Amino acid sequence: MVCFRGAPACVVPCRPSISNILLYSSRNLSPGPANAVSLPSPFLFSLFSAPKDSPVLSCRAHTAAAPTLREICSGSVPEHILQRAEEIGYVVPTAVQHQSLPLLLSGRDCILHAQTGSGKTLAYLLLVFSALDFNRSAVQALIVVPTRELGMQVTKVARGLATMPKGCEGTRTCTVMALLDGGMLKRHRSWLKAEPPQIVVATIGSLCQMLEKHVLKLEAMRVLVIDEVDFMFNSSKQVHLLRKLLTSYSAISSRQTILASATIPQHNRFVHDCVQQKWTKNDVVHVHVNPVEPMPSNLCHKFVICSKKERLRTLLYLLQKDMPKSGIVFVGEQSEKSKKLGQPPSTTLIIEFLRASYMGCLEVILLEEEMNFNARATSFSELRERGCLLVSTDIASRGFDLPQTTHIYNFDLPRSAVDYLHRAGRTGRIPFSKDKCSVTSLITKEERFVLQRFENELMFQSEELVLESLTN
Ligand SMILES: Nc1ncnc2c1ncn2[C@@H]1O[C@H](COP(=O)(O)OP(=O)(O)OP(=O)(O)O)[C@@H](O)[C@H]1O
Repeated sequence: MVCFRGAPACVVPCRPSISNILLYSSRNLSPGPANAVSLPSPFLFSLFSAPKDSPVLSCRAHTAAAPTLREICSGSVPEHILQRAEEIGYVVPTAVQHQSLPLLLSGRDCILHAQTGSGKTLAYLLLVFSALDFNRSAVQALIVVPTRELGMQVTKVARGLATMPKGCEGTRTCTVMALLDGGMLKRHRSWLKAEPPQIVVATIGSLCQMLEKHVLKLEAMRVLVIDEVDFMFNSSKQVHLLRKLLTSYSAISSRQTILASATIPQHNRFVHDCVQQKWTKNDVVHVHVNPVEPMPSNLCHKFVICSKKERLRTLLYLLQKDMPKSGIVFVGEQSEKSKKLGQPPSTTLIIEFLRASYMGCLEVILLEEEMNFNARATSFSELRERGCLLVSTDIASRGFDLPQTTHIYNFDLPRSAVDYLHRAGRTGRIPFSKDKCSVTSLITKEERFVLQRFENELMFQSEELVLESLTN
């Protein structure tokens, strides 16, 4: 471990990694790890080094001296939560948990910035449980998420952890409310009035409705988490409400603020803004895991060049060849022009085509924004229960945790490198697993340079697949 003068005691002992793990305060506004090394020591908390090609997750898992989650959290997280986490299978911390939990549990505001599937949810949930007064019926932790589906997922994980483990029955636990768009807000209103839950997981729209009506009160809130924070700040609809939540509905001094995402473009600027705008305290810590390898290393990227007309047939061919255990086909959103012309969206065309011609054993399921919330909820739960072939817009690209997903297909290229990363990150989500999962993009010759741009930006390489049987 390389430890600098002025580093706080919360630095985690582990294998040094110059390139893999970087923790620095809001005052470190330099662009990357190389610059961070040359900063004056009080600005730098810790710097660790491991070979670039050794994935952090696996290197932590096999480090003999690596502490367990129990060792990191005991004394802060209640015993029954730790026991329950172990029952579920959370024993060895992932890199982001290893690095962030000591800081989180010491009360620091944190920006959690780590690869997709790296376990950020468990990191912030363990903090949430450590901060609760289980005997008090008041909202003490608020987790804000961008979509209903992600909210359902986080609620499920939180409820799973809050369930009493064997032998602890009778101990007081907490309640978790999902306050999500499309939910039954009337019922939630009565619940909030009668017996407020300790944890609320909310989408920003529903949350603000409740706050404006003074049904939900945040006086007792100790922890505020904003998940997929870059996505939330990118949406003009949400940003105003988000700013209000961060600055008017509660004060930074009375809460611990956690902002999480796998992608925080211009993160130095963002950390600076967090302090300037008073979204976080001045000593907010940016926990940046694996800054030189933003994409999980167990993903294998491929592309097939085909004309737009051949795309459906090519997709079918790939599915028959790959035989995914479970997969997602990502499709671009329908353009306004195509809507005006009354054309069906690509999702509908793909679903109809696959239902008619795909002979694999997976059921083909649709998920898109235009579906009503009940239909979306059905698709989402079917998806979680068993493997399937999901045809979706980018609604499924953020935060969705479907560990059984082995294959991703970009039927249409995403709009940006960030979107590519989040789509790709829906696979390869089993921590410590070395199994290869694949991301295949179906592109025209002209689109090759767009994919190349994503490769440069995200530092990965794709292999070209030449499908002989299609060209014959
Ligand atoms: N310590 C652990 N041991 C075993 N599995 C874990 C551990 N921590 C998390 N996981 C599992 O890893 C998977 C990914 O975790 P999670 O959904 O929190 O990732 P994430 O970092 O939030 O990803 P994204 O940025 O894509 O939302 C989940 O299935 C979770 O159950």
